[in-house]
Amino acid sequence: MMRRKLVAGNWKMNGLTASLPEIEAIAAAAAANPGVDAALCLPATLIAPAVTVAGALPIGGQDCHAKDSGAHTGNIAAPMLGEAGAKLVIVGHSERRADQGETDACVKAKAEAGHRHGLSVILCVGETLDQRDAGQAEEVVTAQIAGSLPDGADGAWLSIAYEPVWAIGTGRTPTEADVAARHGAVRAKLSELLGADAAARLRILYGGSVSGANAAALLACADGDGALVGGASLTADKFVPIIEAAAAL
Ligand SMILES: O=C(CO)COP(=O)(O)O
Repeated sequence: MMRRKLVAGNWKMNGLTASLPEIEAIAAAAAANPGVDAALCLPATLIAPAVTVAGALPIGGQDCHAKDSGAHTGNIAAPMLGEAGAKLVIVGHSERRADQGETDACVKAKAEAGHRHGLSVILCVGETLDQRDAGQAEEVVTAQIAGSLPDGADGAWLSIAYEPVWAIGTGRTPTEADVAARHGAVRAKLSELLGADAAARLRILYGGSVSGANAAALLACADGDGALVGGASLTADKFVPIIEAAAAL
């Protein structure tokens, strides 16, 4: 099963229109590396302006509500992202699971909402440092998959991002053997839930302190199909080498 690599940037709560030239430069580099799928998930306010400079680079959001509209102050719905020009959405990021108390059931409903409105979905899972130190990483991650995998999960629109919470923004990364083991556990759980053929079509991304320096090694881990990149996706300078590392694999 040949899965194309996906390198997606998550800008989190960063980015004003002053960053549009960076987006344009990232889009140009993505176009120059057609063997890799690249994407940028931006703050909602930046989606529509980014689409005007991004060419073929897919622009996405970082969350969507499970419902299409309603009395949910401050939230954003999948049809709104789609109308702004988004092609994808991240759901279940650990920062939202922690800060907004999102449960697996809530994340599942959000993933289904994104798909219902034609968005590709990146579903995030990952253990905390305490869970890892207690030897529970695999159990936590597979339970998150079981609880938050959307109905109708299909690799045509869904990717899984394995992001150990302790590796996010810390400069610390798991060993390649750890990443491969965790990806393997995710794939095995997907096989159990969807069957081996369907599981083999889903992309599994690694996220957490990915940089130009470590991308080649992290992207080459068994069962890995790309990266979800935070800090190093904010500028073309830092993000383009990661796209190029994926292209060189
Ligand atoms: O959370 C992440 C991407 O969603 C990873 O963030 P960093 O790449 O900044 O560690």
